[in-house]
Amino acid sequence: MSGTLASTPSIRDSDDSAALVDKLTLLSRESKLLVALDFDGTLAPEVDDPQHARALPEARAALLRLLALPNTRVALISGRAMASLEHVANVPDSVLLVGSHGVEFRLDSPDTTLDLNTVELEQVEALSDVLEDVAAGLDQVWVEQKPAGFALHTRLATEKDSRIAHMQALSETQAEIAGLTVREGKNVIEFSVRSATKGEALLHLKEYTKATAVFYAGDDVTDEDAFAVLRPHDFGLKSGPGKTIAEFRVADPREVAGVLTLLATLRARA
Ligand SMILES: O=P(O)(O)OC[C@H]1O[C@H](O[C@H]2O[C@H](CO)[C@@H](O)[C@H](O)[C@H]2O)[C@H](O)[C@@H](O)[C@@H]1O
Repeated sequence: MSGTLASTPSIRDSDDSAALVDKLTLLSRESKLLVALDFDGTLAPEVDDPQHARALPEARAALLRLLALPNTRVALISGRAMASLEHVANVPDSVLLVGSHGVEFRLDSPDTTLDLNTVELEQVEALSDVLEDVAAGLDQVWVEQKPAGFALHTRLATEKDSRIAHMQALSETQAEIAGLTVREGKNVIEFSVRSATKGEALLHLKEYTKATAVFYAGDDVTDEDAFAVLRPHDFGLKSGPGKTIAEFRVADPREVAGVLTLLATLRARA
């Protein structure tokens, strides 16, 4: 029974299920809908190697169904660098993409060039030196490069090494480089020479698409910036555990896929 409440078991069992379906039904009737989605931990289950992350087939199918509907735009808003997001998401060009937590955009007329100024380029170089030094001294700690900064990954490190990596990276970058944006995520700490948030990115997309309402789903700390800009008639969905200001929560990407499938069905009928 694809697209019905019965296809989303944990939502069916949840106390909030009726409220979720009622709100989703109202949202599905909006004249212009923006469906904006985080990638890792929301569409794609977490994996050890970020390059191997893929959206669940049912999440991808729901995304493509939403994309085909009239007056409906779909966007991915990710902490990943744009090139990495394009690679793992592998979605049609009509999906709007935001990378690096709001630093990079791929809209309908693609222009993903990011021109860093001289100071920023120097900061990126200094950041690289500091973070590569930190990573070199610890097992299973590694650096992912992005256009305006770096992510220091600790997923496979021991708890102790992970703590040391975070502390050293924070204190040494602060001592050497002024004005960095620091973002903590799941088994990762990120440093960027450009400040941007997923909230700013979502507001930009809302204006760009002229959406009358927004659906946003995310799983991590940086997604809270996006939940924070939602209005009462919008829909916020948190995937997994952790503190959140989102109105609704499901357990994992499989259940996110269930909600997206239901939304696609309701909107197709609306
Ligand atoms: O905003 P998102 O789309 O959720 O991206 C956040 C970060 O995702 C990636 O790292 C995370 O997912 C990896 C794959 O599951 C996992 O191995 C890692 O521990 C997580 O932190 C990505 O590598 C980062 O650049 C993104 O910022």
